Amino acid sequence: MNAGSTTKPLPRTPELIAQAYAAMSDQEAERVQAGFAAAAARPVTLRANALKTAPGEVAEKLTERGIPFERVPWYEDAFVLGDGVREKTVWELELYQEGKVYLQSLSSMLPPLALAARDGADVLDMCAAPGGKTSQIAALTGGTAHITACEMSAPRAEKLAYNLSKLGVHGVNIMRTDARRLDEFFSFDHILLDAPCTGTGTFRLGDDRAENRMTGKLLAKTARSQRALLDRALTVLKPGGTLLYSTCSILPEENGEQVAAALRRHRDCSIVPLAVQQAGVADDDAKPLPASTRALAGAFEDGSIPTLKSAVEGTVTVCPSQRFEGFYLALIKKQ
Ligand SMILES: C[S@@+](CC[C@H](N)C(=O)[O-])C[C@H]1O[C@@H](n2cnc3c(N)ncnc32)[C@H](O)[C@@H]1O
Repeated sequence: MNAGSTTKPLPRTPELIAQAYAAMSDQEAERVQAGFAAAAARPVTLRANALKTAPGEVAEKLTERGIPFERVPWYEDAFVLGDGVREKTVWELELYQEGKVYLQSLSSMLPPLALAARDGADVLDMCAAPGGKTSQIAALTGGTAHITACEMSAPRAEKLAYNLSKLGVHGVNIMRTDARRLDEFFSFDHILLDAPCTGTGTFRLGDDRAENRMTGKLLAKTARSQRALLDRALTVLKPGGTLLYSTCSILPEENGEQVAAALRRHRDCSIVPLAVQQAGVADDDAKPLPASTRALAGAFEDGSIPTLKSAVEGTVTVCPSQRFEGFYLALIKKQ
């Protein structure tokens, strides 16, 4: 650059983000790039905790405090706060301090909705801390699910316990353990595997530190872990049960490729479509999917939740955008 030039350096692109673009059509790469740019102005979002309040009360209290918000058509408990409202404003609310709301990104509200655990079911959350999705599963089942929540990291397991208690989620069996080594003696009706990943879906243009985090070395490590976690999950899933696999990544290596390989290793398992028109029907046995899963299918189809092409049909890759982090969801059923 010439001395005295005012040209700003271009934002750097982490190796894995460049790798993601290379795997897409030009049109999709442009949408993703625009999403990463818009992410800088992503609004703060929260979930009304149905175990302690109703969305009506949250709407009323936010209005009283002069905090603007919008709702979304696919989930009555989700609130999108107005431009310029920061997390700090939420921390100061009684609603927050009393555990009536939980700060949670819109994308991370999707896996429990797609899993749609039955009331009273045995549910395993394999990678649970800090507990946003564990508590959402509890709320969606009215506190009736028997939940086991695994977390490998000790400080994160403590945070999980704290959050569950604050949110009024009782009776969860918290296991501070490596879920890859869960005893095969266990069995569950539903499993959420919100896997450790590179986090490429959460990238924001201009975040130069992402370059040090999102590396090929990290991808190799997370992909190994995802494979082992998927194998263990599909082993401890009961026949007839469902597993929701999710990542906050847009890399095929962590998403469709993992799922396709797992289905080749576990021939008794298959995809339940989340994204196609017939998503109202669970598969061969033609059981209707729960309302929350159908609402999501509608939102994927009408574009209110933007998606990218997924290599495995019926699974969903959420396109990064101003509102949504890039995310991946696959619902798998065991025969
Ligand atoms: C993507 S975060 C989970 C976020 C969480 N589901 C939520 O909604 O709040 C992944 C978590 O998995 C934990 N983890 C990673 N590998 C694990 C393993 N093998 N067994 C159990 N937990 C693991 C990490 O420590 C991290 O807390």
